[in-house]
Amino acid sequence: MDTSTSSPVITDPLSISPPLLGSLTSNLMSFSVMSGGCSSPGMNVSASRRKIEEVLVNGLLDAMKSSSPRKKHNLAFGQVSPDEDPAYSAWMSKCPSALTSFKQIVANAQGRKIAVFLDYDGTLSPIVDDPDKAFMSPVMRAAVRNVAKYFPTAIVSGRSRKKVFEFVKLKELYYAGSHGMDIVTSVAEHNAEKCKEANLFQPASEFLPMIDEVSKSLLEVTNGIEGARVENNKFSVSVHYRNVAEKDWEVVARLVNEVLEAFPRLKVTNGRMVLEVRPVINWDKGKAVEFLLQSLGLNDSENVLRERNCGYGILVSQVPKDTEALYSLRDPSEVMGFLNSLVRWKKHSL
Ligand SMILES: O=P(O)(O)OC[C@H]1O[C@H](O[C@H]2O[C@H](CO)[C@@H](O)[C@H](O)[C@H]2O)[C@H](O)[C@@H](O)[C@@H]1O
Repeated sequence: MDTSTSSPVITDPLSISPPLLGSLTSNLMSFSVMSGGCSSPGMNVSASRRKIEEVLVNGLLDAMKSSSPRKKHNLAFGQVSPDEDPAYSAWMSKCPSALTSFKQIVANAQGRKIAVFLDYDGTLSPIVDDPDKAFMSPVMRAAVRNVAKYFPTAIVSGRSRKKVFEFVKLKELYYAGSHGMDIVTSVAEHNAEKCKEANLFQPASEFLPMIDEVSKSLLEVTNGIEGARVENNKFSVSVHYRNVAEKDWEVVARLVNEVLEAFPRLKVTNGRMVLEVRPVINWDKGKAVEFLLQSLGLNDSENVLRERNCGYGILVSQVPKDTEALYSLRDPSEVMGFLNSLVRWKKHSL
């Protein structure tokens, strides 16, 4: 997830603390691409509009490049010792491993309630070229199932809720799809089409027709770009450029920007080699976590995450990133190790 990724939410009886595993709100750079330009007096309107469009396209392109670390940076974890990589060691000192800090994390959790919020892609499944093949391993599924036996556990993903449930297949979890805009508040209600309305929270439901429309337009315009792929996530749409040659990224940015001009109520944010088109509403994964905590009866205060200082965001990343997360894990195998440790700790403390 991008406030960071997924992590355990640690709560005490009077105060709760949510955080997540993954990165729930945010390593994302957000750009609102609004239609209609504003022109300065005396300036030619179309020249001014063109200028605004260039700024937007360049902004998008910069975000695409900066969120796609080069191979040399990928060496930062594991293959180069921290001593040899000052950027890596500086980052790790700010955002230490949740595995090596495990004792400290659980010491703070003593006597408190814990809930676990997990992102999916890159947290429970490895990042792969084909989004339809981001499968979760059976051992990871077993680890998540085990964690859910001891702690309320939710998956909060940018994917559609239906898709993420198809991957995870665990009825004992809570799910929030479409970047938190599609929440099921009851376990065993995950069959996406059959959820009882009372158990659904969809703050962007009015955008459904618009998302379908923009999804079709994006599919149409990117059709000729080799490697580009459009994924309809129900309340958001992803335009993947992972398999697009870098020289064509600008074309992708330009086309997405052009399509968005007709949709002033939608914006585009940037994820891992993906542009994410979503409604301009005051809602994100962090809010979905708060909502779930409330639904689970775990949130007895309006204060949030870091403000409460009682939850732990854990960023899952192989490269240093700006993050609000307190801790980090490198990859899904470390996530699995962390989840297993949490279960062992809980069993011993019963
Ligand atoms: O917010 P998230 O839950 O992290 O979702 C973000 C995107 O996740 C998926 O894409 C990512 O994983 C793919 C499979 O490994 C990979 O091919 C892609 O490059 C990644 O960005 C999902 O397919 C997207 O729709 C989400 O926007």
